[in-house]
Amino acid sequence: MTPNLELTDIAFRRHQQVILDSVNFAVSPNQIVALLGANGAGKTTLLRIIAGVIPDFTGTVHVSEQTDPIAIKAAISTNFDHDLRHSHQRLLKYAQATRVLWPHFDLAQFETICEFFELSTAKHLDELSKGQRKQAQLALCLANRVPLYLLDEPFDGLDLMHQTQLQKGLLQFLPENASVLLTDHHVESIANLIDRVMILHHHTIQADTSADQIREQRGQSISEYFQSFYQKED
Ligand SMILES: Nc1ncnc2c1ncn2[C@@H]1O[C@H](COP(=O)(O)OP(=O)(O)OP(=O)(O)O)[C@@H](O)[C@H]1O
Repeated sequence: MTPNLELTDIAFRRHQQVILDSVNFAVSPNQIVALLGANGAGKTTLLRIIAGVIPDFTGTVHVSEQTDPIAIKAAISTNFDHDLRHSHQRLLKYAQATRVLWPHFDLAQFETICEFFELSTAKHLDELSKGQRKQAQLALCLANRVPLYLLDEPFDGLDLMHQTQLQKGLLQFLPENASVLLTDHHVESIANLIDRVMILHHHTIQADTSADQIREQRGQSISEYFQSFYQKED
């Protein structure tokens, strides 16, 4: 099956410092992949390279066979495109404006997702709580009907109830055949959501395995696997 995302030999330096080197992987349709790693490993940088926010890398990014940066941008939806903190606009107005920018944005779908999250679209953006902001970001992201979703710490700072609600929403509203690449530090809380785990360490992907393999063949939880990876190095 043709991958929704394919990275070949991605390398990136910032101020002469190597941040990423020889990053190679592909993500198939319908896969939810966790990109794990310690603070500062380069996870956000990699998501931003894929999203086209950081242009000065080497290597190639293909999204659903697209190589042209404009076509790639239109085929990706990210939660970090929506910094909602500094506007007094109502959420619905913001979504209406978003529809103009993103060709695959479905406003009716956005309203359905907000209803699922019990989030009022009449709320002003600068009055959203942290949890509501996370809901709004995910609703905006999922209303954009594309093959690839990049989610940087989408559940960070949420209570358990809201984490579960957001994860259910993600599974329910993800378009058919779409893929997700997400980062999260609370490994156990995403364990039931993900199909595959990749660990970014020493600038590259050091481990890449399916969640079932970790559980069934190694008999470990995702969090034990992640921790054991670092203990091996001590
Ligand atoms: N704007 C910036 N200017 C200079 N260096 C930066 C900048 N943003 C990130 N870095 C550096 O790039 C490296 C990778 O950072 P990145 O944010 O991608 O890591 P991360 O894995 O997402 O970390 P975290 O889990 O803490 O969010 C780090 O060494 C960081 O200090």
